[in-house]
Amino acid sequence: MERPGRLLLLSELRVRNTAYEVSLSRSLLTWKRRVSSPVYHPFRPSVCHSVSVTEIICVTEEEEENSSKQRDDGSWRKIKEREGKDCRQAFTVFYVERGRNHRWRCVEITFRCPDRAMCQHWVSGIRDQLAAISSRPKQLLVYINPYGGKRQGKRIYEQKVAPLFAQAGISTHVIVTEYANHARDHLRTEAELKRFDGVVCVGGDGMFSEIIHGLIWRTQMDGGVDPNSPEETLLPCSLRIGIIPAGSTDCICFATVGTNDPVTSALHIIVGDSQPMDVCSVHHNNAFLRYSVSLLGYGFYGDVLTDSERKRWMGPARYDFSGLKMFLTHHYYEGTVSYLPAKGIMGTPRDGGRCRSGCVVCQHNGQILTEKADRYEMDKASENESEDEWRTIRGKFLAINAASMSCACPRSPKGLSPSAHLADGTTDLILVRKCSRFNFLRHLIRHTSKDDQFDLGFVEVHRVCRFRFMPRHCQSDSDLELDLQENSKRQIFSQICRDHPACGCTPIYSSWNCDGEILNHTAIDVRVHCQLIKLFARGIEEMSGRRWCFRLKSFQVSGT
Ligand SMILES: Nc1ncnc2c1ncn2[C@@H]1O[C@H](COP(=O)(O)OP(=O)(O)OP(=O)(O)O)[C@@H](O)[C@H]1O
Repeated sequence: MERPGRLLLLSELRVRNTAYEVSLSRSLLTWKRRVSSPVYHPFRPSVCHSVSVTEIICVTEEEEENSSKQRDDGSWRKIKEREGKDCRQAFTVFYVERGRNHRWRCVEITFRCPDRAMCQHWVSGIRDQLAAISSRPKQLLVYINPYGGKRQGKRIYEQKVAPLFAQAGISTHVIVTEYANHARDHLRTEAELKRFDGVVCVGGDGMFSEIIHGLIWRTQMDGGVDPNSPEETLLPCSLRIGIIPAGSTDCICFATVGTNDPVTSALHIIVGDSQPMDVCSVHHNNAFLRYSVSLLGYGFYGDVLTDSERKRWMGPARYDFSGLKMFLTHHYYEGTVSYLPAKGIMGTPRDGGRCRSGCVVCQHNGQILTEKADRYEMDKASENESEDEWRTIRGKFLAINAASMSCACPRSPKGLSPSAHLADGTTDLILVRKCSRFNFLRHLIRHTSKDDQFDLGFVEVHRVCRFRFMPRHCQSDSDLELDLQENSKRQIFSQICRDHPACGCTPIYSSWNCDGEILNHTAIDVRVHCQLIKLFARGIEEMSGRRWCFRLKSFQVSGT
């Protein structure tokens, strides 16, 4: 817990009928129950509660004289007993309280002061501290996908999020999208980004993808950078992005907040959290295709997506169905993967570390890679050096995956690459070579068990900052000749049968699954851009025991 620092205010105030010693420093608001009897009582609970000033949502002076008052969200509640005192002598602090599984709630506590002047002194004292937090957004541009997930985006925003933003004094410009790519196109062209401190998307991963495509593109255009060139170092986006989960897949929210809960996400936005995030640019023949922040998957994951898109009518069950179907089909694909290993960085894909709030690996590598990028910009000749460092692997693969984050989700809590980092400037390239169905099943099962999914002879993983893939049918004639010579030494007839597209044994190429979208090209060039975007999040917090020494009873602190 933070040290309180120099006290700004210290008074004896009452919570209900009990006297508390309440103090405010630059970092903490603390209230401690005054012990009436000096005699030690072993069963009396500890009576001190602290909240970080950064996690106070707002403070309000109680002003209503009537016996009831209207809340910001329009519902009515019975005001608390006044106990015969002037209610202008009370103020209420709304703050973040942590629940289970990384959920946050906004709770409130009312303090009663001996006189009105003291009450105003406290209110302005707390407000001054809140105003000094420069990272809090004041104006937000909000895009709502009304058709995402169970079509609840608008309702979720209006009922759960907008009241909290209003309470925190955040003004919003809300756009309900009318067609796919509406948000992306608006951000690219019309949006007056200078007016805002952040962009909020209400929807799923597809909607988030629209937002980053719009924002990254616009940032490059405004900065005179050509996004079509895979060699360009992209400019980082200055506006942070908030995700209010309202889709059928909300993996980015889960990976950066630890839960898919609209209220928790709204509170992270209000307190002005900031989580940097890497973005991969995907190019084909020097033409830009897409950006990716989580998974690029060829083979198994590409086939599952392609098949499941044809079965949208099945709802979320389509992923299980297509997963089983593709597992049984057991297609493998030939091609060449070349990659540039990430050098001089902290962490490996198998070190057992986890990217968590305030991750030192991301901080360390972010700094190193930014310095490296600056040097590269100054001396473009260094490109030739890095060309020598490329490694090449040719083979038959059941799956080629690049995980830029763990890709953990409620279904797979460990994710595809449990030790991958959100903002370390790398992606974990996982190659699953052709193997038996039984072995592939062993690999898949290990995503949900404690065993290391990479500790298998046919799986290899490399932490890379760039990679390219060329499917076999796109390889140059000389490469194909080389392959043929190798293959001719083994099972000539079965190979001919498999390679011949007309015989229908196995397709010769798969598709790339790029964060849930299918790419039109199979030969791709992928480059990681370290910390290109920032989210209103702080990464998943470690759950290290109880944060507070005492939690006030529910009648004193009620959830909003
Ligand atoms: N008004 C709209 N009408 C139709 N499509 C839209 C609209 N607004 C956004 N979209 C598109 O809907 C797609 C899915 O949105 P979103 O990710 O919010 O929901 P989802 O239920 O998680 O999606 P999916 O089922 O594809 O995972 C996005 O790719 C987005 O481009």
